[in-house]
Amino acid sequence: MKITKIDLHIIEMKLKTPFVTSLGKVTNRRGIIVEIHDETRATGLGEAVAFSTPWYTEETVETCFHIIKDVLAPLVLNRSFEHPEELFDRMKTVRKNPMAKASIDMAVWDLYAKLLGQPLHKLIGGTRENVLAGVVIGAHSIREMLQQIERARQDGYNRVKIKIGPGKDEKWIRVIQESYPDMDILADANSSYTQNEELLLKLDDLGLQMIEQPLSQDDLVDHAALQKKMKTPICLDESITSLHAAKSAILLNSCKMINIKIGRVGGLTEAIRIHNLCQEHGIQVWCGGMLEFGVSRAHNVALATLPGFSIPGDISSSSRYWEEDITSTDIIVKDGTIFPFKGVGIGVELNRERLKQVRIHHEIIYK
Ligand SMILES: O=C(O)CCC(=O)c1ccccc1C(=O)O
Ligand SMILES: [Mg+2]
Repeated sequence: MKITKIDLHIIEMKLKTPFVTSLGKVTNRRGIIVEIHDETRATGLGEAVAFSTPWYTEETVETCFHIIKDVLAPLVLNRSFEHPEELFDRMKTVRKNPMAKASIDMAVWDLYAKLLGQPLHKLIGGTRENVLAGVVIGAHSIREMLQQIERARQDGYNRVKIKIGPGKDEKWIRVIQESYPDMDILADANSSYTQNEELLLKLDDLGLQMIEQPLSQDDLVDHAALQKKMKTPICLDESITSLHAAKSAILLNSCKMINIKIGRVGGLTEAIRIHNLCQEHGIQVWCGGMLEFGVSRAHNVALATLPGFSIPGDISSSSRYWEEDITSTDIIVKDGTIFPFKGVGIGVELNRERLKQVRIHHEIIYK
């Protein structure tokens, strides 16, 4: 594969319902769709999943745009690659910026699978016939949360993750448990209990399936101390930025589960490596979400066909967040599962009409 051209499409769409977390609220979602072309005019699609502001991790849409255009594109344009795994090493000279790197890595994986005429999930060794879906609720009030859970139940989801924080936790969880005693519940704290650990211990008897990222991103040691005190499994999200971080977390016993996000770890190559490492160490994994558009969503579905993804992830229908997505085919959840696409690559193409409606900037990069 020789990469000859990269299209960057910055798009913006309004979420059907604002997404509220301990760190901020997302109402309008911006993102970058990356379209990579090779010398045979084949294309591959990726997505930079950073937000407009650095509330979740350090990157933003603008930093990704700059890094892709001015730093990563010159490293990959007019270069030949035998295999998408080579992209990871090629981009290694650039520190961090995983979401920018992942958007290129994803697009090259899609391109490669298309050139081989295979679905991406088959190419990476996916074995699951259906992917386990789950919904995330980030609401302002208990009432709003219950309304959203009710809607999710009607749409066939059996597992709910709620966003919690100090003062928005025990009561919220108990109310859900009373209303839906048979439902799996997990709680995502997005680091909001840093230096407030005693509040977390109060949640330990609620029988949560897991608690996600209770403490800060860099606190692997504190998470290990906390996991010793809690029977509820800790799942790490923000802390796991690479294979190396995953190794450290496992060595330190900082968690029992890991939420894998392709963007957060710098691409599909690294995501697969983390999955394999966790398999070796008996650490459960599931696929995280980024309120993303159809391109990243389709990559998530492919990733989540790997054998280790044995519990539902934050993968929901395109229609959960969007009136109309930018891809040709929607991701659809039925009875809590998603069937991977049968087409080559990630199995979806861009809906050019829709893309034009929501695009706020377009740039074409050649060497
Ligand atoms: O894509 C989704 O369904 C939401 C997943 C989610 O909780 C999330 C969304 C945006 C940023 C961070 C997180 C998170 O997992 O912490
Ligand atoms: Mg999270």
